[in-house]
Amino acid sequence: MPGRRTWFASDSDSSGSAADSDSDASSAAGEESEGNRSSSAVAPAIVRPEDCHTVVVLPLPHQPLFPGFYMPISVKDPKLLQALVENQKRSFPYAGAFLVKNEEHTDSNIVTASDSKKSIHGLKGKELLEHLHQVGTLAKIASIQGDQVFLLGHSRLLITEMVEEDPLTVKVEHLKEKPYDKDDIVIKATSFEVLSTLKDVLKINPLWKDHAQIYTQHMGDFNYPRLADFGAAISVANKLLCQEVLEELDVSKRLMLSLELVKRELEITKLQRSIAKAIEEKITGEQRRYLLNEQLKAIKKELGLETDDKTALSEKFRKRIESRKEKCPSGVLQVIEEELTKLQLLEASSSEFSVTTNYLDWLTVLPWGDYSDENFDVHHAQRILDEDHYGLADVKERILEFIAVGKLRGSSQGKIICLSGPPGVGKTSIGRSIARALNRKFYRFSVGGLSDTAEIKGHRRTYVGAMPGKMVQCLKSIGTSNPLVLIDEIDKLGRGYSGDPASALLELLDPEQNANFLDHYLDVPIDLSKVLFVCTANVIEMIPDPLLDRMEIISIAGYITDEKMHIARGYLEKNTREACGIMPEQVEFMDSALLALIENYCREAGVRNLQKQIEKIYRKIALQLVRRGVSNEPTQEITLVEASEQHTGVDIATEVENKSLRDALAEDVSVHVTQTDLSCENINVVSLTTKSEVDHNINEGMEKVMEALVDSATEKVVVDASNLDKFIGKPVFQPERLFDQTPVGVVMGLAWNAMGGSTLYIETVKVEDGKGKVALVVTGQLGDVMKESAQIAHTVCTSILHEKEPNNPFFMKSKLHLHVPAGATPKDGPSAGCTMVTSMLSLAIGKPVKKDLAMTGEVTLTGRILPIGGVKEKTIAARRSGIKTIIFPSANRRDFDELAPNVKEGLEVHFVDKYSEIYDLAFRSDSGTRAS
Ligand SMILES: Nc1ncnc2c1ncn2[C@@H]1O[C@H](COP(=O)(O)OP(=O)(O)OP(=O)(O)O)[C@@H](O)[C@H]1O
Repeated sequence: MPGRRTWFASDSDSSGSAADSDSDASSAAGEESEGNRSSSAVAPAIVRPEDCHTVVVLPLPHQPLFPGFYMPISVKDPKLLQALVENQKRSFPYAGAFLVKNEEHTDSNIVTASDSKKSIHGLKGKELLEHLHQVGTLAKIASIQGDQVFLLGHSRLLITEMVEEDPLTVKVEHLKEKPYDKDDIVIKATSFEVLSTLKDVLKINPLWKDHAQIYTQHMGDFNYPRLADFGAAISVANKLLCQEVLEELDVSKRLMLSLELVKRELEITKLQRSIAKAIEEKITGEQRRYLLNEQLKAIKKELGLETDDKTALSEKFRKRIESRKEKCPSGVLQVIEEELTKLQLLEASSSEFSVTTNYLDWLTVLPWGDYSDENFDVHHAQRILDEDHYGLADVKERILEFIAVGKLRGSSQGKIICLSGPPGVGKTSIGRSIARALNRKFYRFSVGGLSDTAEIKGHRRTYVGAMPGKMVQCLKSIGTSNPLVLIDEIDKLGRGYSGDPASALLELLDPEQNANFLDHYLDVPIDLSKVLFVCTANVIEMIPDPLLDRMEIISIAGYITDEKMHIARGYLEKNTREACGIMPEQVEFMDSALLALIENYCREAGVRNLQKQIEKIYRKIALQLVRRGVSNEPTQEITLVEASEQHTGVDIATEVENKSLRDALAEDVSVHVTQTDLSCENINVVSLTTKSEVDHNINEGMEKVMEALVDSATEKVVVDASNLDKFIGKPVFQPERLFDQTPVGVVMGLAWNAMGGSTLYIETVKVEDGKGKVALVVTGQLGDVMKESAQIAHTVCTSILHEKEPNNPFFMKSKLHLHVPAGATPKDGPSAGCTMVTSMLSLAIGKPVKKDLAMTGEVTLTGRILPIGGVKEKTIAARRSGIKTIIFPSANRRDFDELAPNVKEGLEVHFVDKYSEIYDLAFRSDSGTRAS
């Protein structure tokens, strides 16, 4: 750190001042060794240093200046600088250099030389004096360049008093070492130690070697005080210790202090060296490894063991596409070839390289021209469809027709099947079955909430992290070009913020367009015409029209109780039992339990909830069986037997961990054995596997007890209607029917939504009557269409009443309130029109409608009945509520006729064109046309 240390002049500086310094140095040396010999060498015009009794003060921020050492210092105070320049001109080139005290004030500020000067610069006169050590060095001004002043230490000074404030000038006294005995052994020993330590320092840090030589040139041979000064001057360890050395006039003590400094310097030098060595080693180690790696690569390449990255990659891609070269479109082959050539020209570390590699990876991994052999065997398909799903005869028939056409044509392309229906009716699982029947690979992705077209069409390659769209990803993961792709929740497609996802799907699905589907990422046309697309939706009305237009809709309306019973028995219960690892002989699931489950817990159209409840029941059964200790795993048995072998001869009670059994064995066992409680938790079946041990260790009576326990443990768990609530809690559904016989003003209507069909009551009451009070209030969270429907119904019933009972003035003077429970469920649609008319008329004529009657149909102002949707769902809902007679619009006759016989069975259905027919059916039990 030469900047912070005293410097040595190389030799006589070639300037006049350097020549002076030489003479000064020798004179200073002369003072100590041979008296005042040096005075004869100094030019008489120049003031002798010994005659300097008043000096300008130079504050030193970092280290004291030692006699014989050079120190550069930057003087910022212009007045001080001016004084020094003038002194030099006046042949009085001297100043007093004093170290700034290590006080908080100065220390915190003295960070760099310039900073420290700045802070000292602010201090003047007495204040500055207080911040300086009183012992310093008489410094000869060797040269001044700008504000850089080069000082050469001469001798020690002590400030005696202040003479001038600015620049600070002080009176000084020259200090001399105390006389000492040159032969003193302590001094000798200390100086040897200083010398040997200095040697060590010089060995490690050869920089100081030169300095030592120069010092001896300036100061003559080392003597003890100079040796002590030298040691202190070269050390950077501690400025205060250095100052102590400067202040110490006792040579022995000075040597000791210097030794401490030199030792510290040695430690610092050693540490510095080891740090440097460690860093050097690290760098050379890395370089070595790199070099060796490069050599290894070169050797491997030479031996043909390994080609470089680019060649290896190109070969990998070529190999992949080689097997499909015949089937791969020529356009794609050309692009691959171009990209491979480009790859060779790119720098392996460039970003373009990785983009090209990724692109080639996608291009070559796709199953160009690879198809799975399609199976158009209708019988096989029928078997598979029946195997996976109960009922759904019409759906299966449509699928078989589709397969039959495929057989005749030789391919099944060109159709998009859309399975629509409420949740949990098996749309997704039918899709999977179709794939199995046709021997196609199955891939499913959901577009519910999808709003970014890039998900379908991919990102352009220019984007960082670009990816191809879902379809290309599908082809990659499936590995054939003719999979069955199930696009779930197509009715919940999001509205795009970047492009329209519906249009992107159209391009994907449309048989006219998808033979040349262009993914933004791949940028080469892909033939998707062999892919069979099956979509699922809950509400077809929500599917974008252009998409709907291209689809073959197959609706699945939901299941009636009978169908649910079959599905539950034949599929759900069996699958769940197997999934839970329970044997058929361990459980008895009664039909009554299934029926109660369906009617009281799972009334929705689908069977997903039914499946969940059955799973819940089986989980509980599994827990019971495990608590009893019944296990179907052989390994567990072995463990138990082993465990019992280790404890042969021990009392049985200690063998059995379960406290209840221990209690049972010890006390009244028969209580537990005879109990029929399904939970049977207090019977531990550890005894089953330890039975042989038990035989050896317990007496006859105890043996009988164990046998009884075994019987009890293997007892079946029975689930029936009476204990169903123990498994799944109390029923969640109350009966939909509020009235056995609907009162006056109340009529049952039929409704449907995405979840299936349901029955709903429409109630009308008179609020008040009187002339001019005619009004209708509607409540029940009705939508606009339904509110309008109520208004229409009000008008229609007025005219009907006028026609049927001309003398009845009811509607001319009554304020009515019409309500549709349940009030918290929003409702809308026109199909409750005829029900509303009937409800108001019932109130007007004071007659309840026929028992077990439900109706649905939109009514016009002139009393005509228009068709409605969801005939199957509504019929199923009516059956569930125990309805015997249903009134449908005539236009829905076709829908009803298409229903399966088991759905229509036992129902009296009437089809009407005009409201007057409903009037007759509802209020006159003897009339009406029976339709089925
Ligand atoms: N007819 C059936 N026979 C046997 N199992 C059925 C039948 N219908 C539905 N399931 C079973 O019901 C469960 C739910 O069916 P799935 O997931 O296919 O319903 P989804 O109609 O696709 O519902 P979502 O609209 O919510 O997607 C499946 O385990 C399925 O096997």
